[in-house]
Parts: sequence; structure tokens; C-alpha cells
Amino acid sequence: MDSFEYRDGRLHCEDLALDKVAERFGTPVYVYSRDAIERAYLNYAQALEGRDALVCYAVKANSNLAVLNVLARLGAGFDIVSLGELERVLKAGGLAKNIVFSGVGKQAHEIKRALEVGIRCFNIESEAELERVNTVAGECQQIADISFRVNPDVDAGTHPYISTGLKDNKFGIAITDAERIYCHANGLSHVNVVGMDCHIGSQLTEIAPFMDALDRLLVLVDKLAEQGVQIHHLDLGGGLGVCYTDETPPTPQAYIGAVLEKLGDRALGLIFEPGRSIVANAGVMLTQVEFLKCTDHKNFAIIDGAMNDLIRPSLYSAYQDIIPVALRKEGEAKTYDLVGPVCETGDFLGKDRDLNLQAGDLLAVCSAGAYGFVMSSNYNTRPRAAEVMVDDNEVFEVRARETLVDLMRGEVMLPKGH
Ligand SMILES: Cc1ncc(COP(=O)(O)O)c(C=O)c1O
Ligand SMILES: N[C@@H](CCCC[NH3+])C(=O)O
Repeated sequence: MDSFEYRDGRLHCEDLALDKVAERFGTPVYVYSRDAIERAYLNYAQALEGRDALVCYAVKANSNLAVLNVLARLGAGFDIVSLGELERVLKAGGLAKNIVFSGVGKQAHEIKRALEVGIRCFNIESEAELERVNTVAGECQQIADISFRVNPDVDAGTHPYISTGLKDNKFGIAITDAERIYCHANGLSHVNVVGMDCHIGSQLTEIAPFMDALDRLLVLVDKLAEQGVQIHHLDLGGGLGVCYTDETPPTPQAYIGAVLEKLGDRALGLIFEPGRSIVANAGVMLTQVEFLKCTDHKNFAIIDGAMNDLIRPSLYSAYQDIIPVALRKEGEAKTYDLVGPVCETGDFLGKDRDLNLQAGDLLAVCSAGAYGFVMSSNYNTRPRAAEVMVDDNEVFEVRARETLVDLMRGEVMLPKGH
């Protein structure tokens, strides 16, 4: 987390002390570093310079408008999975022609809107979806550029909940059916086959599974060419992992280098859809210790952030570092479970963490920029946290904390007499 460091014992984001951020915006609060987001994106973009290539940031990882806008200003493309994400990207200044639309269940109204604004490509995930895109495009008197998400049946070696490239997973068309489906699509009048897509899972820490998948795709590209179906671009999805604790994932440069080497002089455009590796380590969630509850048996630090704010630890047993915002000179560390106020035993952000704590202390949950706020909920009628973005020594509130009014918006009671 390069953009987060201690200076004189106080954790900073860029040039701002995080205790000041917490004081101003309250806790829990998500804090993003603009610089870290930009550098992570440029790692991809620069490794692809001079190629026919597009880096389409996976909006699902963090869809805050300010995050999207920072990336749009750098010329990023976007990978979306819903109408909501499409509208966010457009509002943030992203260009429709740089948007790819993924996801297994695209609805007719979503397809229609995507056609209307002129997105780059639909990543189609089933034969039924192909028929739907062809029909909707016909109704709109348009031709949709499409690629199929091919499920190559490779083991990404990641958590089972976030592995997507095995034949047991719901994603994509089976590689064994792909030739037939591509040839069928090639004969339809309102779709135009342009690419091949693949996304085998998230938080991958090795290059090998990506290369296995790519090998299989290239065999398919060649078989299709023999059948007269030309593939113009390969979309290799996202999935590159980050360091949460001691993982050593390949850098984007190393990963892209390996891809380019395998492609040799093939004339294929490239799309990548990174999410986590752009934003995870560009964000922390700040939370405050409410109480310490220590017994002979166990120590709990009850904090004001909970599973509704950051669900990854509860959902995947994911580990995220939790560090003090101010280093304490006196006192001793104890081993704590860091638990929130939500009424669930599974409500924890960290277990067995050695920390020197007092009630009132501020903590930073690290690597919280991806799949953090976006997966938060209002469980226990808790308002969702504020989000702020740091730019050098300035901080901007990029999403206000929800209010009690927000929490009940749209709800009504049955009328009298019922
Ligand atoms: C189709 C698709 N593309 C891109 C991503 C982004 O993945 P990651 O955040 O692991 O880079 C995902 C999520 O796993 C996805 O499902
Ligand atoms: N939400 C997951 C990753 C899923 C990726 C989306 N396809 C996580 O926090 O790790």
C-alpha cells in the first residue's frame, strides 16, 4: 500500500494524516488515494503502449463516480455488468465506445440501452443470451458487436467462491461448445462476431492459469479461422491478485509480458478487465474502537465498522491487515478479535490480531479499495459509510454517509384500514 505510510507514528494517505480524515468525516469511512489508483491503472496502460489494446476497469470492484472519473480522465475503458454500472460510467465521463458488457443475465432493457449509447462489445455468456442480443439488436435495427465468454475449464487456484473458469461454474459457454456456437452466431443477422473473452477467477497469484486459459483460447481462435470466423480481439478478463498479507502476485507488467510473448506476431487486439489490482491497495476503511472486552479466555475489540460495511472477511474468510492509525508508545499488544456491532457471530473484520489498543483508537482496515464499499449493505439498519478521496494534501467527500432518511427512502406502511 504505497500511498499509505506512517510519518512520525501517524498513518498518512498521500500527504494527509488519517486521524484528521476520521475527525472530519467520522467513521467508518472509506479513504481512497487518487495517486494509487492512477499508478495502478498506468501499470497496465504503459505495459500495453503501442498495441491495439484497451484496459477496461471492472466497475464492480469500486463503482464510486470519483474513482470512475479519475480513470476515465486517463482514457480507461470500462467493463460493466449492469445498466446501473453503464449509467455510472457515462455519468463519470467514460466513453461508450470503450465499454464492454459482461455478466450472465443481461436483460432486454439493458441491452437496448447499451446499443443506444453505442458500447464497444457484448461479452455473451450463453446461447440464450445470444438469441436475446440478436433479437433486441434487430428491434433496434442495429448490429451488435459481440464476443463470447469462453469457459476454458482451468483451475485458477483461487477461493472456490471467486473461481469462474471451471466447467462447474455458471460463467461463459463451455469451450467444448464454442466452435458450434460461434459458427451459429456468425450466421445471425444482428450480431457481428468480433472477439473472444475469458475470465477465470479473481485474486490469482500465479501466471500459469492465465497462460493455460490463453493456450486454449488460441487453439479455438485458429479453429474458428479455418471455419471462416475471424476473431479480432481477445479479452482476457481481470483476475490479477494483489498483496493482502504475504501474497506475491505477478505485476501487471510481468503478466502482460507473458501474454504478449505467447501472442507473438498474431494480429489480435487485446482487452483486459482488471478490477481488484487497480483499486484494492488504493483504499483503506477507517474504523474506531468502541470498547475493549477482555476476559481470561478471549479479547474482543468492538469496533464501529462491521460486516455490513466490509463483508469480505465474513463471506470468504478473507484476510485484510488491520493497523493502528496512530502508533502507541506505551502499553502492550494483546491478541484481539475485531468485531462489529452487527448481531451475527460471523460479524468480524479480523481474528487473532496482535494490537496495542485502547477504546477510542482508530484503525485502518487495509486493501479495502476493491469489493469493499460496493458490497456493503444496510443490514441492522446501519447507514452505509462515507467515501472520501485524497489528492495530495486535500481530501474530498466523494459519497456522503447515509442518513436516517436515506435508510427509509421509498418505504411506506400499509394505509389505515388494512
Ligand atoms: C467478467 C469479469 N471481468 C473482470 C472482473 C474483475 O476481476 P478482478 O477484480 O479480479 O480483476 C470480474 C470479477 O471477478 C469479472 O467477473
Ligand atoms: N467480491 C470478490 C471477488 C469477486 C469478483 C467478481 N467477479 C472479492 O471480494 O474478493
